[in-house]
Amino acid sequence: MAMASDKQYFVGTVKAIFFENPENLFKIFTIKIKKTNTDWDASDIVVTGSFGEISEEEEYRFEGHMVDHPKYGKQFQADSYKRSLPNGRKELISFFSSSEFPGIGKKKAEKIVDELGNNAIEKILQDPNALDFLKLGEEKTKAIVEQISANHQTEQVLYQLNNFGFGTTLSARIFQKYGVQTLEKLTEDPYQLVLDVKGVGFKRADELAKKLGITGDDPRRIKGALIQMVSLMINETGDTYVSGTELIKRVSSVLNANSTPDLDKKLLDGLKKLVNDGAFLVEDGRVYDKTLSDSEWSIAQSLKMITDTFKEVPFSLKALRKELKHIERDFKVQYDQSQQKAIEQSLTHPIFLLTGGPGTGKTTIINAIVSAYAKLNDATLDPSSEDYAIALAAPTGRAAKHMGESTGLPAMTIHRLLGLTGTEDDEYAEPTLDCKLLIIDEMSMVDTKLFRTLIDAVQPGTQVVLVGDKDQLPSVGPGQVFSDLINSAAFPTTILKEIHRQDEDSTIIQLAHDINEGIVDETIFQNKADRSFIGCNSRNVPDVLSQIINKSSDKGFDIADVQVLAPMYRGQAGIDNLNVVIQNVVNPMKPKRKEVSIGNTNYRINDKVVYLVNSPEQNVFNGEIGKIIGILLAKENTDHVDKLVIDFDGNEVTLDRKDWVNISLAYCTSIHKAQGSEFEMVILPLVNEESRMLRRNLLYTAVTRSKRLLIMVGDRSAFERSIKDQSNERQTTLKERIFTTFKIKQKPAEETNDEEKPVQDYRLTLDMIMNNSISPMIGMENVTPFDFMKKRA
Ligand SMILES: Nc1ncnc2c1ncn2[C@@H]1O[C@H](COP(=O)(O)OP(=O)(O)OP(=O)(O)O)[C@@H](O)[C@H]1O
Repeated sequence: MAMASDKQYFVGTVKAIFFENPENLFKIFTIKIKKTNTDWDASDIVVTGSFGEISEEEEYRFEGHMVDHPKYGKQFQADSYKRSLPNGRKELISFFSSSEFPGIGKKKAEKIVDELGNNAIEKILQDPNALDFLKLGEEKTKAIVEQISANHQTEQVLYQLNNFGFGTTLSARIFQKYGVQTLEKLTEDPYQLVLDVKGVGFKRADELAKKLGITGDDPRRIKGALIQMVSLMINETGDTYVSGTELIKRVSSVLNANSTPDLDKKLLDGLKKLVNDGAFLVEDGRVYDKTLSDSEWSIAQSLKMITDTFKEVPFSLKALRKELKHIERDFKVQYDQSQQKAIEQSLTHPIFLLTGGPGTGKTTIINAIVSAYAKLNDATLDPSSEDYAIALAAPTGRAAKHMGESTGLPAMTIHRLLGLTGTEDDEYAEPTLDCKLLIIDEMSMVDTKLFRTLIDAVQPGTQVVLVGDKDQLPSVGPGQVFSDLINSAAFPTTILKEIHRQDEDSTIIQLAHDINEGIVDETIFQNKADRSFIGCNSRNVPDVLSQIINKSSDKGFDIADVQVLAPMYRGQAGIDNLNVVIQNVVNPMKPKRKEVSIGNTNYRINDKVVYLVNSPEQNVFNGEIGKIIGILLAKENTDHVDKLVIDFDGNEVTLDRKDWVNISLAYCTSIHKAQGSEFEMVILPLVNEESRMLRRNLLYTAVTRSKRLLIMVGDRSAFERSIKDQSNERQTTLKERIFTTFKIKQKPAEETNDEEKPVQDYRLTLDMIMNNSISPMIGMENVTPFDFMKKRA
């Protein structure tokens, strides 16, 4: 494995490792230089990169390039490294007689070098019997050989990964997954990476495969492309399965192996293999990632279990109605008929669904349910009591906070309730919930996998109340759980329609309801006390926005209360550009101001930022908005790393530079991200260039984020188009799983909207699959839906 000679290198002894990130093996340390082909003339240099084991006082050779870090000055960024093997007689003797090899003294060490020469280490690595002549006994010899190879395997693997073209971060991730077996695994099947290692897509694996001589219609290549394409298509659409025909069409084009005879047959064989391996499930021409299919089944089963184990309530309807009267008196409210029905049903059924637009009283009902539940079941409302058995949760921190404030009881994110970490480990988590009443708010945001984990955790005898607005955007992750549950008609459901929010001047809520009804008329664009429309094209959006924001600050609006919401990241009117534009208006760079940069983004004190992942340990979650309150430069702190201090609604979080990828500017955020949050003033630019994204539920979700003022900006037709376009239904089979599990006879096709859906796709695939004698229920033989209960693949 000769190293390319044109690369810059340093050979030297590691002196001090002053930073290590166990997550990705990133390290920073200084070395005492022995040799280099650079013009660096000091005796030491700082080296950075991802490394396996690095030991102080050991000698290594690092290859990479010099970088000029704005804060730390010149450093060497290593993209490969190799422990220098001791190669002189003297060094080898001292190596073998070191404390690493107990039982070998100087004499034996000399003997090894005499016998095996200066390549002693390589020889031992190649031939585990090379030390037999020492007659140390089998066990001792084995221990020495293992020690030598363990010392060198990590470096070798990482070095080889680097030769394969993986950068340091990916190499580290791959090594973490496969360990010392990495090279074996990769040569066996490079496409397994697509399934096993986040960040490796088909293209990447394909490059590696090519180097290993795996090309064309190799079954491993076909498998990799199928896995990648299913995941890509699911992410694109939010569906829980993909159409087999479409999948095969797209995979054929990715493989670019048109000359292959019988490519379709080979693709179907690949599909069959993935089904047999338990990664996919094929049913009626639909192809599922098995975990999603299992999730749908498991949800249906858990709901059935909750329903079946529910015992009669310990109170009469009469007592319930009497209690409601008390609550009406206490809360000074008179529930309308639907609200009353909602409260009654929720208290007397195992599972209850409540949906309604803004201001229809969802929060009001949650309060009533909690209060009546406690009274009628003689349950405590004291969270510190051992008997307290009410769990309130929502998918976002903000929504949970709102729930907590309105009920006066503890409410938390679903992740926190379940003890999830927001990482890949969640997929294997099987928590249990020992509450008696579970209420979830903002249910429309809960995706299939999260809902599976949640509902699987519920114990027999628990009452479950799911509250949300079914007309909002569905979850970011696959599925449309809340709509599917409602549409299954398997559970008592109340749809709240009456708007109760009494605000003389408010027309926003009415507008939201009109949008939801599909009403397209002039009133949308009329200027009212609490909303207005400013027509302009995408080029003018940044300028118009700057003016609005300047005006809003003149009128006393704090930028924290003003939220710009947009559908897309790209383009003049896209999120990325608008963030920079607004930042320069409200928080411009001035001489002597502190500023730090990462990628194309600059951060300054007072900048509004959004958190992009879930970090339960820091109590900050995806979508939470905060403000930068401090910038600590590396030279100013003892850790020698740049830090940002961010205030997320009273929770101060310090983020090291390496974590800045988890935030972005938040003057403008996506409408998806804003789900579950409300803002005093919303500015909503929509332009025709975004037509691919414009749907009624997107506009509806955006408009309903605004509490006091709404300013719509952009192309009139973009708004009109949004209201008209309802083509947002996701393809899922949760409803069907519920029908099967609950033994509900499915409605005839004409009653559903099937004619609008591209059914033809599945039929075609079904034919292909049948012709190729793959059973449509392949992988499902001898499996009943009950097998999906709790058990995870
Ligand atoms: N039956 C009622 N009579 C009078 N006022 C009501 C009634 N129901 C709800 N309200 C009031 O209407 C307003 C909106 O109710 P609530 O906040 O419960 O609605 P919501 O559906 O949770 O709205 P959002 O989703 O926008 O928060 C509140 O001020 C509430 O007190």
